[in-house]
Amino acid sequence: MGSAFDPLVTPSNLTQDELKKRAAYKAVEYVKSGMVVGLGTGSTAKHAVARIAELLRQGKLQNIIGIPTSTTTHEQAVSLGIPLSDLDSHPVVDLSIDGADEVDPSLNLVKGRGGSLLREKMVEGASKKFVVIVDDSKLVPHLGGSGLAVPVEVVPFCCDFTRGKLEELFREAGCKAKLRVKEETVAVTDNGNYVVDLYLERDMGDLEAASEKILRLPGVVEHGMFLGIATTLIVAGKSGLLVQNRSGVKG
Ligand SMILES: O=C[C@H](O)[C@H](O)[C@H](O)COP(=O)(O)O
Repeated sequence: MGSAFDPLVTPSNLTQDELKKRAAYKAVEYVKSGMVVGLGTGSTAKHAVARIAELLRQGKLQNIIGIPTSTTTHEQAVSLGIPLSDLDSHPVVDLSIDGADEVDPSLNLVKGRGGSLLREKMVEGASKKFVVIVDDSKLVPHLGGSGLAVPVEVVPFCCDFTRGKLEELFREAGCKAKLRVKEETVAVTDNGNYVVDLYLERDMGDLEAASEKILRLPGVVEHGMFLGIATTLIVAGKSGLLVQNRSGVKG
């Protein structure tokens, strides 16, 4: 499949949004006619959704079924004419493409700073292949060590109690847990839940152990650490595109 980019434009003069678009377009090269495709959410994934729609319009892709990971992506895909379904009707997804907030060297991710972590984890966890697309600002040595939030989706019932329990869990890592607020009111996810953001002074150590501790708390629905789910990473940087498969995963 040919590239849609001007070969005279080098990555060094691209904006961050153009880098995201490059990563997204590269990921869409993995989409083949007849596939069930998980459609991610956010400023990077929206370029992949638009590209899939463009290829469908051009007849270069056919019989794609998209599984959106948020109401926002659902609306974008409907407006662009991508046929849609859900996990109830299509429990196995061939390929998902989505952005991430942080990516560590083992392709573990933090996601959900836009609030879509639960549906993303359901769809991407059901995918045979999950291609993560980022610009190089998202690469970190350890998840949760960047001073930015690790999101946790919680039920609204006594959310301050759950917030306090989450903060206690990671007290040794200097955790501050904050209920997410948007435009001066509590942020509500597509599932009618709230988000508690964990801000850590130090990384939380063993990620699997941290994940288990969070998920054991009653009141927690899901967290934004995606451990061992991504199969392929595409990074766009000023020096070009890098494609990396998770160790043990074939391209
Ligand atoms: O909830 C939001 C999603 O997890 C996004 O995929 C993530 O926040 C990355 O978004 P963006 O591509 O806009 O940086």
